[in-house]
Amino acid sequence: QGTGDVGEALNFTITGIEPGAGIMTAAENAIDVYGLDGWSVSASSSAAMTQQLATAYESEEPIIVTGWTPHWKFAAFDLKYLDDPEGVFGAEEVIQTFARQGLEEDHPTAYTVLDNFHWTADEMGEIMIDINDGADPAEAAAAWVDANAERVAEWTDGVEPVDGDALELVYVAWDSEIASTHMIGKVLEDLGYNVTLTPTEATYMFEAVANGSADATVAAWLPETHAHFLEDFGDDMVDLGVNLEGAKIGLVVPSYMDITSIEDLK
Ligand SMILES: C[SH](C)CC(=O)O
Repeated sequence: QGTGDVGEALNFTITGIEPGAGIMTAAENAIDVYGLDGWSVSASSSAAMTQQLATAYESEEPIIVTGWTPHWKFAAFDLKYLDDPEGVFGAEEVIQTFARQGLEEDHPTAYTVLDNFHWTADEMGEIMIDINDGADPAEAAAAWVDANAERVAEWTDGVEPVDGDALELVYVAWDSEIASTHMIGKVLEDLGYNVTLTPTEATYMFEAVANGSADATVAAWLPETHAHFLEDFGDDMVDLGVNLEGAKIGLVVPSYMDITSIEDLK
């Protein structure tokens, strides 16, 4: 697809995910900053986006998606990020853990484990790929925890087990957060917690931790992607730091497409 006609071929549409995701705000902003008149971002879901990507890829059709790393799609397909010379999608992102106020006093074991939690994009990817290959998220998470006992012990050594205390983790059903939340939920379950994993929209995820109706989230993308949520809710949450480095968001296309930069869409 030549750069000139990619807009025609795509009906000037970027394939997006859930409307509340930070990447969607960034994609809308990119249309404005790069002057992509006539372009729009279609909202759907992460699952729908990856399905549309797979369908286009199988027939080498053009497609532009709101994409992020870590994600299994880079293992499954030969993809590339479009250059973003204006820096609309930011540089490297990290994923952070936030807890509700009072968690340390109420559940010191869970607080310590969540504070210690830190892993790599590759480790997250192992669970994501397992799930994408058909495994149930809870089973994929349990298999990873069982196979990485030494790694898990780095987060849990010295903490006191509990006896059925209730704990709720909130997340958005992005493939990366399905993997991380099920994994750390399993670690907490193995310590005796009765863990509830609640998928929700990004706004409500942060709101629930800030108002204390949920205990924690390991799904905050910063410094750019979720910055606007931190403006609204950051003062009412406890920042437990980074749990994964080397994340990234942007516009992603199959490598068979000629375009290399967001500027090529003009
Ligand atoms: C889809 S990224 C994991 C997060 C976001 O865009 O809000």
